[in-house]
Amino acid sequence: MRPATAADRPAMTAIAEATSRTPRRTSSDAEFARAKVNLALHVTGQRADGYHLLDSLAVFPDIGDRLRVSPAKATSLVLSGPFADALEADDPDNLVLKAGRLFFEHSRQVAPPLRFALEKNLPVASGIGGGSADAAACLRLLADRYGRGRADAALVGIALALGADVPACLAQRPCRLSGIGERLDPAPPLPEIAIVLVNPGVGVSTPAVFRALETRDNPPLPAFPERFATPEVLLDWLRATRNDLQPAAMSICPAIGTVLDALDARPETLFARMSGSGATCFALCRPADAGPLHESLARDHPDWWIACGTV
Ligand SMILES: C[C@](O)(CO)[C@H](O)COP(=O)(O)OP(=O)(O)OC[C@H]1O[C@@H](n2ccc(N)nc2=O)[C@H](O)[C@@H]1O
Ligand SMILES: Nc1ncnc2c1ncn2[C@@H]1O[C@H](COP(=O)(O)OP(=O)(O)OP(=O)(O)O)[C@@H](O)[C@H]1O
Repeated sequence: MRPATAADRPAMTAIAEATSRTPRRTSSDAEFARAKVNLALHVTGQRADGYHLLDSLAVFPDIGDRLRVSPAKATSLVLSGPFADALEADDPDNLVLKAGRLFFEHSRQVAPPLRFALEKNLPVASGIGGGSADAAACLRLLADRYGRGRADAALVGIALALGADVPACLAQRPCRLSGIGERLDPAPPLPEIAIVLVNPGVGVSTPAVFRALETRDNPPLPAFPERFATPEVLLDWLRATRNDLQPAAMSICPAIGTVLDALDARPETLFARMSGSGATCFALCRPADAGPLHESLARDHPDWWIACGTV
């Protein structure tokens, strides 16, 4: 987590002015927390505080966790879903609880007791920003009920204080992500294309991958077209890009190489790469091929986590 800096303060003051003490009931008490997938990720430099400068095309497929919040007698986190066991419900560092604390702190409200119910469908420490997505979902829910709504620009400052990926996860829309993750520009429109996510069941530490980098001053992403008009335009563009974290992550977690080999060997795969700091990898394919690709991978690798959706 990056501590909030003076630069974040104007945004935070805005939310403080904005909040009301009476919770507003909305219909949006459950929120989908979409996985973040870095289709391309260049590391272009390093700041004096150690954080790396990135240039990334990030997308948010319809694969994710689900978070619900409801008033309660005492604040609690209740976990369910296939990856619930990877987290501790009483861990105050869970990003959902952290997001809740930070939201009320910055809106200068006494935090009401709330029950957060997290359905953990995404593997933990897997390069698809699951914790960041949960934190962002929490901020959206609290902004609806206790703040100025999810469009409040002040939320971005709170998000960044929770993690570099959290601002992008707030909007959950395809974007070009730069700076350390705080600068977001809309991505050109994408073609209809399916994505299959595969994780070999090994958690990878993001700081460890950054530490293992051999080069930190790579060129930025190539120029973006006005729109990725067809899958071929997107694939050609992706072939001119990299995930600069992939070699370092593979040196820490060789299973990533096994996943990429398996994806590249499938006839349905149009393009395969690792997301974020790994170990989750993705394959892009035609929508009709996603089911067969998912099934054949699951047959050969019953212990892998596999999910498919659209970009
Ligand atoms: C690599 C990405 O997955 C690309 O989307 C993200 O930038 C990671 O975002 P995140 O998990 O939210 O990252 P944070 O929780 O803020 O940082 C975890 C650790 O990763 C490293 N880190 C993260 C982001 C960044 N731009 N530079 C870094 O060097 C730092 O060592 C930091 O202590
Ligand atoms: N709600 C949460 N879900 C997942 N991880 C969480 C959560 N809260 C705290 N964490 C901790 O955050 C760390 C990173 O987990 P996460 O699943 O977000 O990693 P990631 O997918 O590699 O993220 P990124 O792609 O942003 O680097 C883990 O060590 C985990 O214990």
